[in-house]
Amino acid sequence: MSGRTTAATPPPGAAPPARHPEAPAPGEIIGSHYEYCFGCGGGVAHGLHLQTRAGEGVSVTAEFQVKEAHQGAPGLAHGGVLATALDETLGGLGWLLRVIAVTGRLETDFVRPVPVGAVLHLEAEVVAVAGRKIFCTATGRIGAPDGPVAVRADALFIEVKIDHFIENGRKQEIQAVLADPDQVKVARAFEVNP
Ligand SMILES: CCCCCCCCCCCC(=O)SCCNC(=O)CCNC(=O)[C@H](O)C(C)(C)COP(=O)(O)OP(=O)(O)OC[C@H]1O[C@@H](n2cnc3c(N)ncnc32)[C@H](O)[C@@H]1OP(=O)(O)O
Repeated sequence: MSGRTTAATPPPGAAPPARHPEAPAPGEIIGSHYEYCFGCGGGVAHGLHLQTRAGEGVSVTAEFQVKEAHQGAPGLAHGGVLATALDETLGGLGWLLRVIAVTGRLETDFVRPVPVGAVLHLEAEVVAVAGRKIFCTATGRIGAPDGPVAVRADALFIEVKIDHFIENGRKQEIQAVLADPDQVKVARAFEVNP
């Protein structure tokens, strides 16, 4: 059963997504956007350490190895952690469109429990774009890319400019990012002027 709202459904007239000509090639690993991101950063010991890969069209894949630190019930992944894995995978779609986008709405179905030790195979794709609104969907399967579906999401991401982070983030982290040549490279990839 799935209870969807209209908020994550593209309106009539929404355009099909267009893969940016300089998007990473299918199969290419998309690097972490921020070392201290809970979803993809290498600097967070108990983070999810998702490594996202560009797919065909406007899609990405990622794998999430569920560890003890990710439990909710004994031996099972926490639902909020699984929602984070979906959110992070969906966040990787910005690289295919070459825009910075943040989650506005995330509608999640938890279809079956995910055991500690399992690898969740995630896939996300953009369904449509309407102005700054990016409508997308994601699925997580247990054990293999064609394994049983454990989680699903429909989401609305909203395109933002780098100012979103400068205005809302903490000054010390923003300054550290702007002082890091690798992070500046990431920002340039989105054609923003850091
Ligand atoms: C250097 C590389 C870093 C790269 C960094 C990448 C990070 C990725 C990390 C993974 C993803 C995340 O977890 S991101 C973190 C979690 N998300 C957030 O923190 C976002 C918090 N929310 C916000 O800051 C704001 O609400 C925004 C930016 C989403 C929207 O504010 P805004 O810019 O003022 O835009 P606004 O006019 O309100 O909305 C624009 C349109 O979207 C619609 N809209 C907005 N929010 C919603 C919503 N929740 N549900 C339905 N619709 C919505 C509005 O109705 C409107 O439609 P219409 O009238 O035009 O039709």
